[in-house]
Amino acid sequence: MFNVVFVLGPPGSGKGTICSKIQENLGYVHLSAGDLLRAERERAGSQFGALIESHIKNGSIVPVEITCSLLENAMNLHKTANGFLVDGFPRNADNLSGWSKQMSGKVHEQFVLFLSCPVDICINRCLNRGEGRTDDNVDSLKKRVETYNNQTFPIIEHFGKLNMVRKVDSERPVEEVYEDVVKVFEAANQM
Ligand SMILES: Nc1ncnc2c1ncn2[C@@H]1O[C@H](COP(=O)(O)OP(=O)(O)O)[C@@H](O)[C@H]1O
Ligand SMILES: Nc1ccn([C@H]2C[C@H](O)[C@@H](COP(=O)(O)OP(=O)(O)O)O2)c(=O)n1
Ligand SMILES: [Mg+2]
Repeated sequence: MFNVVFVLGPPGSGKGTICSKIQENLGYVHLSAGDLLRAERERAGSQFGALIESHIKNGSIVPVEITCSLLENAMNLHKTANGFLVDGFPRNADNLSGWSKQMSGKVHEQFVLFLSCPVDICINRCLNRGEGRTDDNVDSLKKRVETYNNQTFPIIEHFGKLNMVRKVDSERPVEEVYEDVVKVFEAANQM
């Protein structure tokens, strides 16, 4: 049974940054759905490269069959991990239903870490991210924020109704955000 923490929040809210620190210090393996999709996009012989790129540039969400298989394959490479940080997933209803179909019985969903940050700050962070991404531009970001508001935030509300959401204000400096995130994990794991 894979132990899973979903990490959600607007683009630029700090999911990747915080997940890297959790992975370093708390023994969870960081799986960024976006990173897995970008790697698949670049993989020689991938049949999904063009499809993935069109969704990334358009700020829309890749069909769950592709993303969920990439996530499960990655988890199977770390069978002894304490748990997995599933970063940027589930991002819409298709992700959620596809995950349930493919992963039920295989995972324990511990909680959802929700990084909350004002959109204007998030957009500026992405524009200054400097990772050469094809979607860190004003046009793509407009669409990504719309996707977040219309499709992803309802997923956070869904988990909220199940009392599974742990919200952390990520507008503050990284160290302050991380301090609160550690408290969330300590409470969840009674460390
Ligand atoms: N708390 C923070 N304060 C200031 N900048 C941040 C903070 N967290 C992340 N960043 C920066 O903002 C950008 C986006 O962070 P990232 O972790 O990639 O966010 P996400 O994965 O949610 O898109 C990166 O350049 C990162 O260094
Ligand atoms: N579950 C997911 C996660 C990401 N994607 C695609 C669409 C997203 O805009 C891009 C980028 O996702 P990523 O999590 O790397 O973006 P941020 O780190 O939030 O800026 O990847 C997806 O289609 N499905
Ligand atoms: Mg990220």
